[in-house]
Amino acid sequence: MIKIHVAASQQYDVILNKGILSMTGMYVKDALGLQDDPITGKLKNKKICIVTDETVDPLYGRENQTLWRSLTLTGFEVHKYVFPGGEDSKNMETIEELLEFLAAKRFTRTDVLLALGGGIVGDVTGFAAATYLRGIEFIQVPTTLLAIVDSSVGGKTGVNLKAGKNLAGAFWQPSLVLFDSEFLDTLSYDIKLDGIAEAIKAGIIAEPLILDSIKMKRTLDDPDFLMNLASLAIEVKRKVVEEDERDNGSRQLLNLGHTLAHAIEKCSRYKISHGHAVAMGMKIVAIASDRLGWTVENCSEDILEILERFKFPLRCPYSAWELANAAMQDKKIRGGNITLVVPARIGKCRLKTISVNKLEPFISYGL
Ligand SMILES: O=C(O)C(=O)C[C@@H](O)[C@H](O)[C@H](O)COP(=O)(O)O
Ligand SMILES: [Zn+2]
Repeated sequence: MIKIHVAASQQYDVILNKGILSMTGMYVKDALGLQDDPITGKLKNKKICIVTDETVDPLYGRENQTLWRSLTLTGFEVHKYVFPGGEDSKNMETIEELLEFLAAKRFTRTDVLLALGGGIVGDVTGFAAATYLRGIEFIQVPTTLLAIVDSSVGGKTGVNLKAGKNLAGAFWQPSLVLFDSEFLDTLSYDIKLDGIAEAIKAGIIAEPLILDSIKMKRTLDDPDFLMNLASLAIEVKRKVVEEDERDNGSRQLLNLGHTLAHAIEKCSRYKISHGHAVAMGMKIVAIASDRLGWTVENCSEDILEILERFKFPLRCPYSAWELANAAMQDKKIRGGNITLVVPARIGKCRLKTISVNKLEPFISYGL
């Protein structure tokens, strides 16, 4: 079992273990500090809403399956909200529908949401939890590598606007994050790659051990390797989130490659997935930073070697002009300046603020 405690404004554990899904009810009960009814020996009057998407629902979300059974055995009154999933449904319409669903089921401030799925499900559920009745608790049960390595931890929740990715949201920490390593068995190579991109990002920012361990592998089918990677990446994230929960300073480092990734996702109408876009974004930033002499030690070759080892498609189909335009809604723009995350060397990145006019030439150096 891996357990990492995150001491953010809301403290919580991130727990990874094989078979842990069958114990969700008990873990949620403990995390929320709930007491059993003395007569039935179970929880009473406590609603939980599983929020999931159409891909994950048949795998883990059904009434006759492990999660639902574990929650009902503990005494939760279980409800479920399923939405289509994908970036196309990560929007305010889904949030509104979910909030109306909770109201129709008479959820109160002491009830709870449980996000069962990848990063999109987690972001949507977290945002709904942050706003329903001005805030209720929520649990993250990530089912993808990307979600356990990155998005389920740290409390960034939200949705896309037409203008761009993650432009509406809230900082709202979960009360617990549970990951069952058996989820890894159902993931395709491409879905695993999305998580690997975020793990590589954490490695470049602060933990060269992640990159060393990735360099020793050629395939992604060893669950122990992936669990170890996840624990190292979560540890990186824990430190940064505890230091700067609301993204005003050092947390922006977790955005390495993301200014371009979000632009690439938007230009592709979300056909290019987040992790794949982050890989492209990191490549562009690393090459441009080396060429401009912004790195202390050249690192683009190392970064490219790692990305190519796992066959990330790294050719970006958009021009510097298209990307710079799409990046004009980046949350790291203040006034006429944008703060970029650039590598100094492997294991250390820094923030560099440039005029937004300089973004297009910067991107050109990296393409
Ligand atoms: O947790 C963070 O902080 C991150 O930047 C992690 C990113 O990998 C993640 O994609 C995040 O959702 C991006 O946040 P945004 O503020 O750039 O929308
Ligand atoms: Zn990301």
